[in-house]
Amino acid sequence: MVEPTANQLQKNIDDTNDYPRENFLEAYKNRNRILFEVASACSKLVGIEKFELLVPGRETEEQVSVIKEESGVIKLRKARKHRREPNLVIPLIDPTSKRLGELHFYGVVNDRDRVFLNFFERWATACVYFSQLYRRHENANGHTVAPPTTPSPSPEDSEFIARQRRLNAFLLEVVRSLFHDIEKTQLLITKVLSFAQKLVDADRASLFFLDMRTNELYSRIFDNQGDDDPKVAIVEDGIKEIRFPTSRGIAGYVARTGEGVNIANAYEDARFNPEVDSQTGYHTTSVLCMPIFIRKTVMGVMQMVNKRNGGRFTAVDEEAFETFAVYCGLALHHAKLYDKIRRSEIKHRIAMEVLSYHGVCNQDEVNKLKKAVPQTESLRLMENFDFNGHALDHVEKPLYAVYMFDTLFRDKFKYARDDLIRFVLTVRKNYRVVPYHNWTHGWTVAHAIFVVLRKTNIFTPLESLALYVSCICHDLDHRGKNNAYMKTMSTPLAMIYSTSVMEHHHFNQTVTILQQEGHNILQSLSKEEYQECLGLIKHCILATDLALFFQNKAQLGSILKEGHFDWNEEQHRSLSKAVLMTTCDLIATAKPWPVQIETVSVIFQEFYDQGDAERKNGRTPMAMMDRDKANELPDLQVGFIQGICLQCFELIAKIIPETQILVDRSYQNLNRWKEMSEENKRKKEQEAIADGTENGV
Ligand SMILES: Nc1nc2c(ncn2[C@@H]2O[C@@H]3COP(=O)(O)O[C@H]3[C@H]2O)c(=O)[nH]1
Repeated sequence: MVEPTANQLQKNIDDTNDYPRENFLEAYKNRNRILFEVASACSKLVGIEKFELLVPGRETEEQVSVIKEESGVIKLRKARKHRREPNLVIPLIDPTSKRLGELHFYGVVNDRDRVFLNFFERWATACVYFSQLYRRHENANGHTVAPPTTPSPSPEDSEFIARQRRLNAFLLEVVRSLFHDIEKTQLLITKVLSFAQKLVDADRASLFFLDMRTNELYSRIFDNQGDDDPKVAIVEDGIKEIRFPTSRGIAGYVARTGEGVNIANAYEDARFNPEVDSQTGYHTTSVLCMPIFIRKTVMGVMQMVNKRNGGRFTAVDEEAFETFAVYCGLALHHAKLYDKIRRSEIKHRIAMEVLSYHGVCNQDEVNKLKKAVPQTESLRLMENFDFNGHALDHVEKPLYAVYMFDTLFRDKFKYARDDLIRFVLTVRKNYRVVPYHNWTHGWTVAHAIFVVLRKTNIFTPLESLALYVSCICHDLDHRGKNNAYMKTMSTPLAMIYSTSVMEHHHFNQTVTILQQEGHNILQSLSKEEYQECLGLIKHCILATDLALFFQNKAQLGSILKEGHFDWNEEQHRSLSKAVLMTTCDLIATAKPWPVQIETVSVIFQEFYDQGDAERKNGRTPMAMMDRDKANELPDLQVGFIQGICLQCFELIAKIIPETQILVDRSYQNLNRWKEMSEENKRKKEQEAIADGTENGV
């Protein structure tokens, strides 16, 4: 037998490679076409060009030749008369032993080709058979008509494929309704029940939920009549509920054991509870009952009763029902989750309504503020960074906050003054009474940006508006605990926000206040300006997270170092606003010494409160928050001013020279803290000496 040369084999492989796979996509509609593609693939495989495909003629058993024209059209012709016998005849027989035709090869065939072709023939004819089977049922669902020569599958196959297709179609429907009808749990359950009934051809269907607390099964959908348009046994005055302990009946057995049961005659089964029949007058014979699991826990039981043809439920019913029960569990679990989410959303909405009622200022406060008159002297002093916000009382701070807003924006934006007054008073109301991160701090930071904006003309009106609103709101609803604490204690806020926990919350509170009736000082802005302003406010408030300062400082510092800083560059403006926010947030360090001392005392009061809370939770607070280390305060201040504040103020002074005074003041305060630190050290040494003398050292 002549073996093909390596070149010949390579040519065969190349030929096969250029045999387009999509041929089979098209071919599956016509059996002869598939057989012809198979034949031409075989001939390429063995490198024999001359072949003939013969199939039984339509009218007579006489074989006809299948040819494929240039155009790709398959034609049947009278079989050609050949001068010689074919070298190889491959009979084409499908898995049901039906003869589909013969493949005649005219050329030298070696033994290995024979083995190959015979093997190939089995797979090819099996593919033909199943593609035709699929095809047959594709048109059973109203698609294109299959050619008359398509072999008819056996009745069992038809039913199996049809049922499979019905199950697939329904499961797709269940998943679809998961997303569309999810809020109508009852409707979804009804759909699920009605389909299950059709699937196994049952007379009645029931769905029971397991009540873990009472170990009972209860059904809100019972005795689903199973018509095409399901009528659920929901009594006029509401949903009917059947309830019984899991110790009773077949459903109870399935719920307890998690095992499905298929019973031919219920009255012959000890587990059956005939009471329900006596209540409903219905006679139960065959029962198919499956558990519904969610994460390996039985959450319910679905029961089909009385196979319509009078027999028992078949193994195929069981299998289909088992698949179906999984989807049913998914649908019900989804529906329960959705209900839970919906309920919590409603509770949230109610909480927000209550909160916003109590969280906004009242009319008395508004009227009181409207009557207040700013002091000229205070207005003069407020033009400088040194001004001490602590000196203002509870009415003066909002009064001057309104004054600052008016001064900055009265001729730039339209806003209702009462809205502005309500906004400022509600902002005040939403700062908590904590030692440092309170309304006075919010006001002080707003005053700092007021002075910057009064002394410069760098920022656009919209940027200035965003900066002022950000500063006055930047610590709204602060609880006197830092982000690290919020995360360590796994507070709800830390669960919502993964980074800059408090700063995200401060921004969220700002938006909530703006959205309150009669509070929206931005409402005269166009839609685009409003969106831009909110975006700027978010950027500015998030920038007050000291953890972000270091990267902002590094970026801005390197831009300045390379001499590339340009106010016209959006990124440079954005970085500048961020560092400017930190500058205002740390302004206390650049206040005159008496103000610095007063502020630091409340800062550390808040720090020590946090340290106490951490200790209560079994954690060791950092030195700055440890009241047992209060003697280290001057050192800590030296570190804080050198390591953070001066870095910030020196940087901002490079781009906004009007803030140079902050650098000078900080150095003055730094020197005071250094003197205190030195004083502490001397005292400590003297105490040590005194101790040593006493102990005779
Ligand atoms: N140690 C120290 N920390 C300060 C001082 N002023 C502000 N801070 C810290 O700087 C932080 C800036 O952001 P926050 O307002 O969230 O919280 C502030 C305080 O934790 C100060 O004078 N001393």
